[in-house]
Amino acid sequence: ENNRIDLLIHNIGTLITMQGTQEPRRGDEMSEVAAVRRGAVAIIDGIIVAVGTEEEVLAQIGERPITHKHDAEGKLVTPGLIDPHTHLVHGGTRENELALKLKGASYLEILAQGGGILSTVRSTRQASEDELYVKAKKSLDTMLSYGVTTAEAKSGYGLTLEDELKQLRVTRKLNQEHPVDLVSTFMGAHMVPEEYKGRSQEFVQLLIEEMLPEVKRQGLAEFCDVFCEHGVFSVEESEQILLAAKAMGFGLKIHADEIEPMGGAQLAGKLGCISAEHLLAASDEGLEAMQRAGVIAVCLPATSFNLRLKHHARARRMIEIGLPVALSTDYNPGSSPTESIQLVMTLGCLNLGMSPEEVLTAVTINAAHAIGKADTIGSLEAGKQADLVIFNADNLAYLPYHFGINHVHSVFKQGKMVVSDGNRIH
Ligand SMILES: O=C(O)CC1=NCN=C1
Ligand SMILES: [Zn+2]
Repeated sequence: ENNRIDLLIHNIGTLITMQGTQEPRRGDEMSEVAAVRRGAVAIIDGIIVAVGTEEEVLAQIGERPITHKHDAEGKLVTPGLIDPHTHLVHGGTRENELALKLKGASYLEILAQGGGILSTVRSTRQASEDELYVKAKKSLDTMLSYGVTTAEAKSGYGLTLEDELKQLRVTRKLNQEHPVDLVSTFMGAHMVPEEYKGRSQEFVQLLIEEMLPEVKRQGLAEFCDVFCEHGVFSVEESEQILLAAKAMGFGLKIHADEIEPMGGAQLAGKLGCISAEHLLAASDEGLEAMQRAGVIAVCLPATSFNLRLKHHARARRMIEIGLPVALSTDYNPGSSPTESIQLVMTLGCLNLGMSPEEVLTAVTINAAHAIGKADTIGSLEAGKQADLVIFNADNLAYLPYHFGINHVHSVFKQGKMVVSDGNRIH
């Protein structure tokens, strides 16, 4: 009975397998998406057992009985999309900042006035664990409906041990109860809270001596992230925090050179971070230091769009020097209040100058590498999770080209259809 095929998805007009090297895709590899015409995928127990042309797959499964057949009606199928950088769990909203921005206030000016992150910290501290859960679940439902099957979720709006643990418990509960898999990142080093204003070294000690050890003990995060930015954490403080996190076994991420060229990219290379994020102001030296150390560049085009910046992350330069690029929404209530990974794909093309193929690589296999999960997700090949999306399109370029709408037809998570013809069914 164990040779029964649970699900065969067939009549796939364009099947993008994203097969290729097991390393993060760089340079020309980012354009090689391994597309197949008239494709099929065979699945048992949520795992892909055969993938390729319909002929190849049918030959491989032979006479084995098939429980469910799903006709993809000639549509486009890709691996489940992966959002590797989100501030998913938080309280409150910051639409008040729109008027401030339109009057010309910058992100850091709003932050300096006690707005920005600090206003979300106040809302998150006041919110109950259940309120945070309900709010984050709605966003996760939206991400799923846009084709995201795995996402990363950072803490960083609590800034006390108890409130950081509260956020991280919400991520853990969502990961257990929601179809979308979540990878958890501790980001207590998001901002020095008001009660530690002017005493940042004491807050750094609190992070290193109290928060990191407790998060580790409770197994509530795989990664540690730091906002290395002017007026937030200096390069020295960022290094202090990330070295301590590394010593405790956390993977390292860093919000680097978002607004000012602080040298965060160089630090990412020096510490061997798994990824560095934003990089709008990163210098050539910084990008080269990252490339030499195998750091993945996570670009966040919805953030630079929302901050009305004149320049965006230099993705073309990154691809030229062989730096693997991933894309993400940076979903958060201030600098990027959107769950739409499809908008990010469009902005990846229009503002970062990436091709549709490079953009899809950046939100599948390279995004999987950025959260350390490329051995199980990010491409459609035998042995990997059957996370995949059927789009209302028959080719890849149509997705970023036709922007501002949701192109998802159906989403499968570990071989189970969770979104069908635009409706949530599990
Ligand atoms: O503004 C926020 O809430 C999130 C953010 N952290 C670093 N940049 C943006
Ligand atoms: Zn961020």
